[in-house]
Amino acid sequence: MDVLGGNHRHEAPWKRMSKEELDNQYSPSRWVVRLGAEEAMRTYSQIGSEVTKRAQATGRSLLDVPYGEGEGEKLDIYLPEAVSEAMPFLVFFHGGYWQSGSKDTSAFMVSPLTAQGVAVVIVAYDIAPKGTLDQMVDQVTQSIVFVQKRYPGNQGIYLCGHSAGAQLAAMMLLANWIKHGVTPNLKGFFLLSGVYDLEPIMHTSENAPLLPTLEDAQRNSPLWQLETAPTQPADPACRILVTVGQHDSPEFCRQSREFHQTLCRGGWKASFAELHDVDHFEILWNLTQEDYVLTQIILKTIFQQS
Ligand SMILES: N[C@@H](CC(=O)c1ccccc1NC=O)C(=O)O
Repeated sequence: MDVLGGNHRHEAPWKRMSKEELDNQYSPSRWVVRLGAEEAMRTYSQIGSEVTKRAQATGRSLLDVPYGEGEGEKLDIYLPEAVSEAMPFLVFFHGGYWQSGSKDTSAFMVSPLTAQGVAVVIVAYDIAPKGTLDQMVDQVTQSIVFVQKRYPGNQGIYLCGHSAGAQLAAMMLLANWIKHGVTPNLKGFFLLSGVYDLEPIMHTSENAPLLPTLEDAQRNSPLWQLETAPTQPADPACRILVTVGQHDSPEFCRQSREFHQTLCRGGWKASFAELHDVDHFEILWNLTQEDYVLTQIILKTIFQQS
């Protein structure tokens, strides 16, 4: 046990893994059960662009709204049929290992959520090599400040992130909002198949430009940050749901479990769910369906609190 009450760091299972094994554990496409790895990645962007086109075809969207000065600092807002001052907002951050993915292929949950009166915001950020992780975290912070300022009467802002996007969303637990002049009305976090400790990623082939030093990895690891410098929830009612797919790799499952435990130890209202029979990508694809268990949990969480 260390002074912080955690002992996993001394026996982190990834430290005993070969480079091949680490590469394997941190390549989600290799753990897809119903498709081959390449086919899974093709299907991923195909489904993403189709649902996004469909979401935009309803005409109830504001596209490429700038939230900052930079070219890449744009977001899309999808509005429900009944627009009111007091809508809840779900803000989504896509994954792609901080080096792929786009807001233009990520409108997965728009249809079932807008149908129930939730406005959905899909955020673009500068992926590597253009952006560094620090810049991405800063852009995500800015995008949330923008939503709060544009919709000050919102019924709550819920953050949702997938994979690398879940790390970006989780970093918002540590954000210093005072510095930004506005405290967003954050009411919940939905973290899907995320990575919360980036140190093992440093040792994979995916890493090359992302995390040059251990300090970069630690500064951008919500797990490490919350263990070394715990923060308090601004709103004690703020809910955090940490989810992972049953078919995600053992390392992805471990990261989610440990992050959930760290949150609970820190006094956050966190829950954990391993979603039955889905992989790293299906967990997100299924959010296109209103009757999917995770869609229902998200809607219930939002409407229990507003
Ligand atoms: N090269 C990775 C791709 C990947 O990790 C990924 C792809 C799309 C969306 C999320 C992903 N993972 C985390 O951000 C793989 O082989 O699975």
